[in-house]
Amino acid sequence: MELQALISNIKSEDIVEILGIKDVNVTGITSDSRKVTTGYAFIALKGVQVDGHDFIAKAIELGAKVIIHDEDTDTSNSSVTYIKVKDAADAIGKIASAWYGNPSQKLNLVGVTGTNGKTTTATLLYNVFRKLGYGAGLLSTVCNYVNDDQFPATHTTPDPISLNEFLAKMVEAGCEYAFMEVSSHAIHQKRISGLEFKGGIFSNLTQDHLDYHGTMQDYLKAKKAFFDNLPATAFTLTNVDDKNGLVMLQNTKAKKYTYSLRTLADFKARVIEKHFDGTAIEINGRELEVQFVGVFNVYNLLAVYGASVLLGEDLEKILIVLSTLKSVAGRFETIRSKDGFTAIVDYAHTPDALVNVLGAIHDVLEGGGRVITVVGCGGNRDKTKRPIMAREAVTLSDQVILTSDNPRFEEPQSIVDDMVAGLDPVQMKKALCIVDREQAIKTACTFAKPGDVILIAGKGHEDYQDVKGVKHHFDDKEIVKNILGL
Ligand SMILES: CC(=O)N[C@H]1[C@@H](OP(=O)(O)OP(=O)(O)OC[C@H]2O[C@@H](n3ccc(=O)[nH]c3=O)[C@H](O)[C@@H]2O)O[C@H](CO)[C@@H](O)[C@@H]1O[C@H](C)C(=O)N[C@@H](C)C(=O)N[C@H](CCC(=O)O)C(=O)O
Ligand SMILES: Nc1ncnc2c1ncn2[C@@H]1O[C@H](COP(=O)(O)OP(=O)(O)OP(=O)(O)O)[C@@H](O)[C@H]1O
Repeated sequence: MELQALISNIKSEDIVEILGIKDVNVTGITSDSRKVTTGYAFIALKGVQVDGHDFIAKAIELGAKVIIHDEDTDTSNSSVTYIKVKDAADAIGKIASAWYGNPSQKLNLVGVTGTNGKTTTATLLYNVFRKLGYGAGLLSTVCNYVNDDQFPATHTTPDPISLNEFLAKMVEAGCEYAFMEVSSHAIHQKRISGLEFKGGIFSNLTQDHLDYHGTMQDYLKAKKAFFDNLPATAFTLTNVDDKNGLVMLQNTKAKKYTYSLRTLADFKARVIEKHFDGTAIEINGRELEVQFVGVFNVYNLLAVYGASVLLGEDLEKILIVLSTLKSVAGRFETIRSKDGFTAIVDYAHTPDALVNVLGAIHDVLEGGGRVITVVGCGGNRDKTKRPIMAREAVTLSDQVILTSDNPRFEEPQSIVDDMVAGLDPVQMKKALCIVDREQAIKTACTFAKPGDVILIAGKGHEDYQDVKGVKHHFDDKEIVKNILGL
C-alpha cells in the first residue's frame, strides 16, 4: 500500500513531521520489531513493560522502510521515512484501519463495555443476529467468530492490527454485523482508535482491574472515554440502574438510550418468576420465558433486546429468538449429580459478579438446600479484591473452600492468605483452605447432599491454570464431570 493511503486516516494536525521520501510502498505493518520484514512500516509504542522506541534500530535492520513514532528518535538513516505523530497508540488504530480497507465502516459494529456482562451480552447479540439470518462476527474473551468460523481469543479486545484484521475477515465473509467486547485496558491503550462504531453498550461498573487503573475514578474515566468518542451517528445504550449509567452519557455526541429494571427508561424489563432452569420475564410489556438464571442475566437480555431494536430489528422476532437462547460457555453452567445435588460452573471473578451469582442461586434454591462455594483469586491482578471476595463468599454460602485460580507468578498459598485476611474468626469457621483446585472441587462434592448447590467460581470457560507463565490444562467442568462419573 502507498504510504499516503496508509496514513490517510490520521488528521494532519496529529502528524508532527515527516522526514524522508513520501513515495514509499509499504508491504506490511507491525508494532512488534520481531515481526518486521522488508518494506514494513514499524509503529513504535510505549508499552506497559518496554518501550517500542528501543526497537527502532532492530526494525530497520530487519527491513522496515517506514518508522512511525511519537518520541524523539535517531532519524539519520536516509533510506527510511520517519513519521513523528502526536500519539503513536492513537495512530496505529487508524493505520491498521486503512491497511485493512476501513472494515468497521462496512459493518454495523457494536461495542459492549462494563465490568461484568460484556461476554454474555456481546455473544448473545451475535447469536440473535445469526439466528435472524444475518452474517455476523464476534470478538470476545471466550472465542472470536466470523459467521460460524471460530478463532481462538487471546484478549478481550485484541490489539488494533489483529482487531482490524478480524473485522476485514468479517467483511470478506459477507457479515453485516459485528459485536465486540471493549475492555477498559483496550480503551486506555487506544486499541479501538480509528474504529467506526454504530453503537456502544454500558452494562455496569464495580470494582476490578485496580492493579492496572489504580483507582476506581481512573477505571471509570477509561470506560467513559469509549462513550465520549462515539460519533453522532451511533447510539449509546446504558444501564441506568448502575450509578454510573448516566455518567457515561454526559459528553457523548451519540443518540442516548437507557435500560432499566427499576426506573424510567427506553427499554424496561421485570422479573415475573425465577426458577432453576430459567426465568419468566416481561420486556416492554411482553411476557416471555428465558433459559437464563439470575437477575443479572435479565439485564444482559434487556441490553441485547434494546440494541437489536436500535439496530432496526422487529420486536416480535427478537423476543422469539431471545426465548431460544442458551447460556454462554462457563456462565452459570449447571451439572446435575446422580445423587441429587447440582454443581454450577461460573466465571464470576469480581466481588460484584460473585454476589450476583450467589444471589441468583439463593433465589432458586429449593427448600433446605445448602450452598457450597469453591473460589480463588488470580495472581498478579487486583489484590484488593481478595479479602472482599472471601467475605462475600462466606456471607452468602454455608461452606466455602478457598483455593487457587491462575496464580501466575505469585505463590498460591499467599493469595489464599490474602483472602483469609478478610475473614473474622466466626466467618473463618465456614471456610476451608485447599490450595489444590482439583482437591477443593473433590472436597466440595464429598460435602454435598441432595438438594445442595456447589458453586465453582472464577474460571468459567477457561481450560487452563496459569502457573508461572505456563498454562496447564485445567477445566472445572471436566473435573466435576469426572468426579461425578458423568
Ligand atoms: C498490561 C497490558 O494490557 N499489556 C498489553 C500491552 O503490552 P505492553 O504495553 O506491555 O507491551 P510491551 O510488551 O511492553 O511492548 C511495548 C511495545 O514494544 C514492542 N516490542 C516489544 C519487544 C520487542 O522485542 N520488540 C518490540 O517491538 C511490542 O510489540 C509493543 O508494541 O499491549 C500488548 C499489545 O496490544 C498487549 O498484548 C498486552 O496485553 C497483555 C498481554 C495482557 O495480559 N493484557 C491484559 C491485562 C488485558 O489487556 N486484558 C484486557 C481484558 C481485561 C478483563 O476485562 O478481564 C483485554 O482486553 O484482554
Ligand atoms: N450484567 C451483569 N451484572 C453483574 N454480573 C454479571 C452480569 N453478567 C454476568 N455477570 C457475572 O459475571 C461473570 C462474567 O460474565 P461475562 O463474562 O459476561 O462478563 P465480562 O464483562 O465479559 O467479564 P470479563 O471481561 O472478565 O471476561 C458471569 O459468570 C456472571 O457471574
